[in-house]
Amino acid sequence: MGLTLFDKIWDAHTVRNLDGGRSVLYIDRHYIHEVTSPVAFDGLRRRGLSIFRPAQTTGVADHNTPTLNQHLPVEEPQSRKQLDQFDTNCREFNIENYYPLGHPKNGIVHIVGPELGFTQPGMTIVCGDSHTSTHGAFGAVAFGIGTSEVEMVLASQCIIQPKPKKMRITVSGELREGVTAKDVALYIISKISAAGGTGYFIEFAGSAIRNLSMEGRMTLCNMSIECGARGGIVAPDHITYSYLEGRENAPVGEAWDDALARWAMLYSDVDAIFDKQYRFEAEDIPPMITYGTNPGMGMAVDGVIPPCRSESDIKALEYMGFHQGQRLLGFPIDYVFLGSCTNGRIEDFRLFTEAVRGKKRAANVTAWLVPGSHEVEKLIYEEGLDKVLGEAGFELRQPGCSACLAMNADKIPAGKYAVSTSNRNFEGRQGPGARTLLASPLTAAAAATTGCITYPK
Ligand SMILES: CC(C)[C@H](C(=O)O)[C@@H](O)C(=O)O
Ligand code: SF4
Repeated sequence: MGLTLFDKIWDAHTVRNLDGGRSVLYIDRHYIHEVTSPVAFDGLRRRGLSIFRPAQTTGVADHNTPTLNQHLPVEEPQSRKQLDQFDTNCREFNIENYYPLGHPKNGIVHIVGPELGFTQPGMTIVCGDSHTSTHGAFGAVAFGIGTSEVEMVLASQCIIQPKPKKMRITVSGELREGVTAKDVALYIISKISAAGGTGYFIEFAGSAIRNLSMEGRMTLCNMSIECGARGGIVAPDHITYSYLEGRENAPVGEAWDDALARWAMLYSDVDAIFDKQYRFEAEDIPPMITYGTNPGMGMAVDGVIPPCRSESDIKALEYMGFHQGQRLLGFPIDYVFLGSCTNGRIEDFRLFTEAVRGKKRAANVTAWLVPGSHEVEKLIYEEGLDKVLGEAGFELRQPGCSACLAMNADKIPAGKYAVSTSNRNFEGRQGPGARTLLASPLTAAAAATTGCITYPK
């Protein structure tokens, strides 16, 4: 029987099979950030343990980092405390690959890891963060873990995990103009629901997926957990290899050739069995926007809010101040957020910038443009995107998670509407009472210049 790509990587990392379908898995790369690691470090201290393989751990401060005046002391006491504790922990436990606030390699961990070439095909990758799924874009088995598991990985470089079921989602054909990977993600979640992937690991396949850039694949895999899946994965190919080649931590010389030979084996066999399969046609996918309080409540930007089917739908629309049957085109908005580990990469800034070139920010819109990393920020300046953005009345902030979850000072005020390129639209996600409409960078750009929900061109 053939094997799926997921099986091949999982099996190659299985140290031992345990009762109840659980396995002890070896972990190649462990990312940590300041929110979910403090308790794990305390645990190590209490037990007198050190980090088993510190070179395989990469630490990045991201959730609490301010996006203005990063050179000044962090103002919010809670954020400052977490960042300071993370600093103490990473230094005390000798984590060499540690990128604190202000470091030129700092940014959102899921953006920094791939940028620096830490994320590679065939690896097992974990982080105490649900959006670890992002790294699956490289053909890695990558998933989020809990704090006690962070401690387990720090201490042993292994983790105990049940094997998820396997799903394949095939998207064939060519995406329409103005349709991005974010729209593909929101479309799929709207079709299979925000719980449709529960218990599964999803392989994304088909010509529309193969034609996505690495940035696009990362956006898609990032969002895979928003349908409840454990993670997403895309088979590596020449697009993956050319993204990786020459990156700081990518193999070089003979090691690169060896890696290419190994990575060439990373695909699902033709007779591989998936527990569930979905197929979609790329041309059916429109630019998408969400209207509710879970990422599955999405529709075409020019669509009409569908009838409520449950109490929670009614509650969601109430929170959003919308009603069923409402068309959102032309609906005035207050904020635009471009950023997050979903859409804070250079390609997202290029798309947004092109879309606002020669236009002006709408007077009613406050726009927060937050690069996902200093590397992205650097490219924005190198490519002169900052000038185009500046002429259109937009200012850039500094890298971090920012308004994606509003753990820092970037909070959308209660009742305000934000078109956001992030990944979650839960109640209060972007600030208490804030109302989030998830969309692509193109749709965000259209809203930023017109001041209302607008079909992206
Ligand atoms: C803080 C962290 C645990 C959380 C996650 O796991 O996803 C955050 O990154 C988020 O996006 O909500
Ligand atoms: S950018 Fe948002 S989704 Fe990504 S890690 Fe940060 S808070 Fe989580």
